[in-house]
Amino acid sequence: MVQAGTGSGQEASEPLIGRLVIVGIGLIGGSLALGLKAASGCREVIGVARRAQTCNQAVALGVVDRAVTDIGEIVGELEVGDVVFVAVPTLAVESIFSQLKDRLPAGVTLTDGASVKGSVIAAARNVWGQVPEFLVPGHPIAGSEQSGVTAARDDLYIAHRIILTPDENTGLAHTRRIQGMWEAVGAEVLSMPVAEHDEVLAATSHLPHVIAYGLVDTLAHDAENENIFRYAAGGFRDFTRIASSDPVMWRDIMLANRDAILKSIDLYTSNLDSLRNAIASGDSEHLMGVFTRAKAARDHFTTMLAKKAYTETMQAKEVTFVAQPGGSVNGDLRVPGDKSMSHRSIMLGSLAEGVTEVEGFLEGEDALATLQSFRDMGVVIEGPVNGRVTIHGVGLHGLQAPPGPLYVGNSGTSMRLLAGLLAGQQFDTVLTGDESLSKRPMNRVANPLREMGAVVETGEEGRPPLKIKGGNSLKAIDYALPMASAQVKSCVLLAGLYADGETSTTEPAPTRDHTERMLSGFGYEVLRDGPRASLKGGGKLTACQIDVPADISSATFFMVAASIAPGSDVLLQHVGINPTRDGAINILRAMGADITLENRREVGGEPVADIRVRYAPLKGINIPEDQVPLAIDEFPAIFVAASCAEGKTVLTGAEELRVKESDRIQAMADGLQILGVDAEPTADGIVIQGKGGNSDGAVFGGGVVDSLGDHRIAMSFAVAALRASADIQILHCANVATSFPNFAELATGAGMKLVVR
Ligand SMILES: O=C(O)C1=C[C@@H](OP(=O)(O)O)[C@@H](O)[C@H](O)C1
Ligand SMILES: C=C(OP(=O)(O)O)C(=O)O
Repeated sequence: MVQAGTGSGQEASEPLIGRLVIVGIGLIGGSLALGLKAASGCREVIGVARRAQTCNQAVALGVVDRAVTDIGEIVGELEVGDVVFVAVPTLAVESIFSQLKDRLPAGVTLTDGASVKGSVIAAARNVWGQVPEFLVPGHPIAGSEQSGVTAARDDLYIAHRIILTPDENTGLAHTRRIQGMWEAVGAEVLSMPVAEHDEVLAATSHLPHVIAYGLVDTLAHDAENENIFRYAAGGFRDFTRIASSDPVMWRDIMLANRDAILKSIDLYTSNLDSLRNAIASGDSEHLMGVFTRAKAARDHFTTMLAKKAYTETMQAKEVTFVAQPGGSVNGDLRVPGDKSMSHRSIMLGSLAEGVTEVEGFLEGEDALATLQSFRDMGVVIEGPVNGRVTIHGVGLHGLQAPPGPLYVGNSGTSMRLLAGLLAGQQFDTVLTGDESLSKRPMNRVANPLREMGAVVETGEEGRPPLKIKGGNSLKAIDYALPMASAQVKSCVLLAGLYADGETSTTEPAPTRDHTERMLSGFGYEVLRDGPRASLKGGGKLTACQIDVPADISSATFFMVAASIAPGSDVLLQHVGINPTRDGAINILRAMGADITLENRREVGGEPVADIRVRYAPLKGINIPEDQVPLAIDEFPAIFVAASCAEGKTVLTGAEELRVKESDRIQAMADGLQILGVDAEPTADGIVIQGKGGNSDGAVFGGGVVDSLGDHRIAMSFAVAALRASADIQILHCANVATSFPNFAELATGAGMKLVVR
């Protein structure tokens, strides 16, 4: 479908069209008349209706300026620039066309509003031998179950779509005139080929009407119909509203669009048959499959229509944090589930055989984007409900081609890990992301995948979108990672599941190993030998239970908060302390932080502890480079700690920070400088002169800083306010919902003074 894009505009003083003749003064025609009058878009509106009573009513209601029962009475008066809009039931269009034949003066544009376009084109050919250049077939998608002139409203078309289906004979000037007319009443105008229009409408509008009429009729014939209608509540009412529509109009549509409607009915009937069989045989899995897919699709559709993101917070176009100075953090807190593990639980659960149950799943935008991608590929996933997700695995070869590009929002992990496993599928896919993700480097995954025989296309300069061709057999490789990246390692290993032979990765420094651990948890053998991990393709994953611990990256904001704010004492519950993720604990401890790990235990193959953090004065350090990959996401918060420390903190070997959701070195340096901290960015790190000599005093001034839409930058500056002298206003914070949707709530509950605007 394309925007008609003819760009006509209306002069303020001169009406857009001359006279508007409405043939059939009901909801559709009457509303155009009222809307165009309200917009001063025409000189005069003339109504044509079969019954004199309708004519009188339309004039009395002010819908038309005058009205006639025979179009022949006024057709001679029409002149260049006038428009005749035929808004009668579909099968009556031809008779109106016949009445206009050889009588319509040159330069008058003829258009219609019928719901089926093939029959209008056929009617035109019957009457004129071909589609005349002055005919612009159109269809306003704005009908409702109401009908008649009394239902007409001047705002009916605002933000509604009008589909024009101009023929190759249709003159451009006429199309422009009709586009301008609809835009003047607030509609969005699109154009489409006739056959496509009729197929799309058969599925989205005509089939639902068949079903609604059919259902009400079935129930109305039931001997106990009185009771049925008496007790029929919301569901029945919502579902059958359209069965109150105009029967003549809908009979005509059914007859006029017969073939496309029959195709839709057949598809639906076979689906209904399988549902019937599933109910008859007690096939709960089939029922869950259909219902969850349908619910997800409907929710997705509602979200799309409202132009909303997956979670509520993201709906707000702009979120600003105003972090007020002072305070401390106290209490027992449980931060949301680990993002890296949440992504992997969905991916591996989907590829496993059997039903995987996940607890502690992060209900943040990034992990939800992964979940949505697998639903788009046909996997039945229930939830999340309070962090619980049930995944009905389809096996390594059970994914289906998604209906369109997979959109993964802000999430680098989703895009890079998915790229690996999509390279092994039989179908093509396209991966797209938001503005930030669209700037991030993808050759780091495209290159090794190409070495394995995958066909992967990137956007300009190796950035998204990623186009992955299916149907290629992959060969195993031994891949030495050029950078310490768990995403690249995981991508190659996931592609290795589909490769012929043993795929291995060797990393330059240890990175998070959740993929390796979780694959083992799903019964897939991964051999690990120092920096090398390897697996053989062609095995199988077996469903399991996954308990996702709290995310240490999210916990770090509270570790830093408690460490810098005198009087603080927090217990962070059930946090994952995997040794490939514990750099923040090591670094903060080296700076003097008071951090103790209590109740250490192992949950589902991952070490977990409750982390207690009490305020302690910090000192600057040279951060050991071997800690960098182990704390890669925690540096924005660590920079805040460094600002509050006594003496200089130096970070090197962290150039990867420049290619995260923002350039985190530059973004933090800029913000810290605005707040009065001496923070000097370097190519691969930063040098921060701590201001913590006076342990109780303010370290940061107030000011406005830009998080650049990067969740971790936003939360880090919110934490800084604990040691600020005035408000810190943080711009573009909506993306906090990607990893930590309830951050503001937890932070204020613990004692921070954070206002979300
Ligand atoms: O594998 C993962 O789950 C992640 C790996 C890291 O990225 P890199 O692999 O780019 O270092 C990290 O920054 C990201 O938040 C999550
Ligand atoms: C870098 C991050 O995530 P991703 O790469 O998945 O966008 C992050 O969460 O800090």
